[in-house]
Amino acid sequence: MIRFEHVTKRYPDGTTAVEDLSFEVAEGELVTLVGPSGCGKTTTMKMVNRLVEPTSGRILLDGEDIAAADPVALRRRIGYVIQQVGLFPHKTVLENTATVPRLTGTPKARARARAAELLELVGLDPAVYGSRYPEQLSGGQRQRVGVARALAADPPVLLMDEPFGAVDPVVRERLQNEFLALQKTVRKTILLVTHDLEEAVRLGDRIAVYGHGTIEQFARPAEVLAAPANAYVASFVGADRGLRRLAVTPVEAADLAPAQGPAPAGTVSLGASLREALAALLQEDSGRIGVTDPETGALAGVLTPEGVHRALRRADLQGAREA
Ligand SMILES: Nc1ncnc2c1ncn2[C@@H]1O[C@H](COP(=O)(O)OP(=O)(O)OP(=O)(O)O)[C@@H](O)[C@H]1O
Repeated sequence: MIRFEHVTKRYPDGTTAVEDLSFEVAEGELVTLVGPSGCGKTTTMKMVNRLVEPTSGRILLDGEDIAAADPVALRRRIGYVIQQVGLFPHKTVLENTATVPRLTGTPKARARARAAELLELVGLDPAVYGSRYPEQLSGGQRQRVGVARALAADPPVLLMDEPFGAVDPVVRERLQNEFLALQKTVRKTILLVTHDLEEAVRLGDRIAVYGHGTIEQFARPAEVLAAPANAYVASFVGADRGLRRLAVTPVEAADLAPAQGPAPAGTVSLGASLREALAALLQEDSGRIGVTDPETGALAGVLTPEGVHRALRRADLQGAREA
């Protein structure tokens, strides 16, 4: 759906923001871009909607080179959510949310009904918040309106730059969980920039870990955590508290694949933490460990990095339900 082919961006002052970037985001996939400040995440994102033009290489959207597309038409297909949100101060929450559909000719009543639905989806009761102005909202509520507004335009592709950046950790986690539950139903193709590994792991189907202007690893979160591609990625993930989540997420039967062939040497029992399970996985060249029933000692199935990813997702969804 979105494909980067050998994309390099050098700004006029000679700064190389990204160098020879190649990766693909599948349709309906959420890819998080994570890395330290100044590593080229925002530049990557802005090249997709042509706010920044690459120096070389090309970017394809649904197989078409975006360099040949009309930027205005292109941006209509691509929602853009930024941290500062950019709501119109003199418009109500409902009017803000309905802005793009109104601009593209949707009748007022229909645009407003859809806007109300979306506000509901992001957890803002339209009867309470719809008639408020942005200044009458908290930072987190404004960010939700930003997300609802981007979804109201119903673009197949969403670019999100630190969309949950301006809120405290507790609200942030709730917003992330709501957003994940929402993405399960809307299945947009999403590039999401964050500097927070924990957020990247929670939200991403896959993560691109940036070094300086290059992607050091592009893989599923559990793979990045279980098998960092190099010392840089290892130190990046090692330094983050996101790993702590692994310690509080247990391995459950639903995370396992059926045991086939010879039993793996390494085992943990059901209910062990993902941290324990990952430690065991790292010792296993086969990329799978056995998981036993703690009551009977019988093999319940095998766990792979894929299963760890499923377990993290399950924990995310449980969190969303409990919030
Ligand atoms: N218009 C510009 N002109 C020159 N250099 C720029 C310009 N925009 C960005 N850069 C530089 O390009 C590099 C990548 O910037 P970019 O904003 O893409 O990083 P980022 O990973 O999004 O950073 P942050 O997490 O701090 O937002 C940085 O060194 C930055 O200073």
